[in-house]
Amino acid sequence: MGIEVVVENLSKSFGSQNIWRNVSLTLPAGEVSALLGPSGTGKSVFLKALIGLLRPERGSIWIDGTDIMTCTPKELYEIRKMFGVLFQDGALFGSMDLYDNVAFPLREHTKKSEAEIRRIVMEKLELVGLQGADGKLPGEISGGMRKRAGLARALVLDPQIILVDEPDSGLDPVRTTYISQLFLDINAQIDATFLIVTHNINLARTVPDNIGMLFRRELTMFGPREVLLTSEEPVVEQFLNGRMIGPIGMSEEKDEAQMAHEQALADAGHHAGGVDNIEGIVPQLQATPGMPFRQAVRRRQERVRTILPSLPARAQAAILADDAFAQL
Ligand SMILES: Nc1ncnc2c1ncn2[C@@H]1O[C@H](COP(=O)(O)OP(=O)(O)OP(=O)(O)O)[C@@H](O)[C@H]1O
Repeated sequence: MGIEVVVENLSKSFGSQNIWRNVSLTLPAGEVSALLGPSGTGKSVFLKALIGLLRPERGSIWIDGTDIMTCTPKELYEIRKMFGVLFQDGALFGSMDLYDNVAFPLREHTKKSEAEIRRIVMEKLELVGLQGADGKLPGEISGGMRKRAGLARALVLDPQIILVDEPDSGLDPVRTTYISQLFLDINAQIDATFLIVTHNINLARTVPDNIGMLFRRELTMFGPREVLLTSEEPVVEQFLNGRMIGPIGMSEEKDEAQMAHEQALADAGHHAGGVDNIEGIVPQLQATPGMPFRQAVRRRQERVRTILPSLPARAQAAILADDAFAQL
C-alpha cells in the first residue's frame, strides 16, 4: 500500500515573494488526490517541496515517519526512492531511446543485471501501452506517448508515492482522459499514493478521490472529492466551472470594482465563459474492467464515513445519495 504524506503548516517564499503559507494536508495512503489552483499559485513548487527539491522555510513534511524538513541528507536520499515523479513534458533524455530512458533509474540506483532490467523495462512499457516503442527516440513520438514513457520511467523503482505535474499539458481532451484512466488503473494495480497537479476541470471532476485548491497563497480547501465538488466557496465554484465571474482574475486576483463590473456585464447577458454549469457531482472514473479492485475506494469510504458528520451538509447529502458508497 502507498504511504501517507502529512504536511503541517508549510510556508514557502522566494526572497520577499511569499508563494503559500501554513499549508496543512494529509494525502491518504494509496488514494488519488489532485491539487488545483490558478496559474502561478505554487502548485509545482508544492510538488518539488514534497520530494525535497525545494526547501520551504517553515513546517513539516512527514513521509513514512520521517520529517524531510529536518532529516539528514542520507535519510532524504532514501525517502526519495519511494517517489516516482512525472514531470510535464516527461523529462526524457532526448538522445536516448525509450528503452534506455526507462532503464535509466534502474542503472543509476540499483545493481540489477541487464536481463533483470530488460524484464522490468518491458513490463513498465507494456503497462503504459508502449510495447514495441522501446527503440524510438523521444523526438520521434507524440506528446502523449512521451508522457506515458515518463510514467513508465517513474514506475520502474516501484514507487509508493507518485507525483504528477499537469498531465494534461499539451494533450487533447481524449488523450487526457486516456492518461487519467491509466493513473487509476496503475493505482488499482500498485496501490500507490498519487498527487496530481492540474487545472483540467474534467480531470478534477472525474479522477481524484480527494481534491485541494491553492488560492491567494493559501490552501483554500482539501478534502474528499464530494466536499470540493459541492462547495459553494466562490473560488472553488468559479474554478470548477471555468467562468470569469468570481474572485479569480486574469492576473489571479481581482478587486471589488472589477468583480462588480464583470457581474454587471453577465447580468446584461454577456457570456461569462465556461461551457457548462455543472451542479454537484459527476461519477468518478473506475479502474478498467479486468483490473484488480482499487483498494483505495474501500479505504476512502471507511475514512469518509468516520468524518461524515464533520463535512458540510451538501457534501454529506451527496455522499449519502451515492449508490456506489452504499454498496460497500
Ligand atoms: N526556483 C524558483 N525561484 C524563484 N521563484 C520561483 C521558483 N520556482 C517557482 N517560482 C515562482 O513561484 C511561483 C509559483 O510557481 P509554480 O510554477 O509553482 O506555479 P503553478 O501553480 O504550478 O503554476 P502553473 O499552473 O502556471 O504551472 C511563480 O511566481 C514562480 O515564478
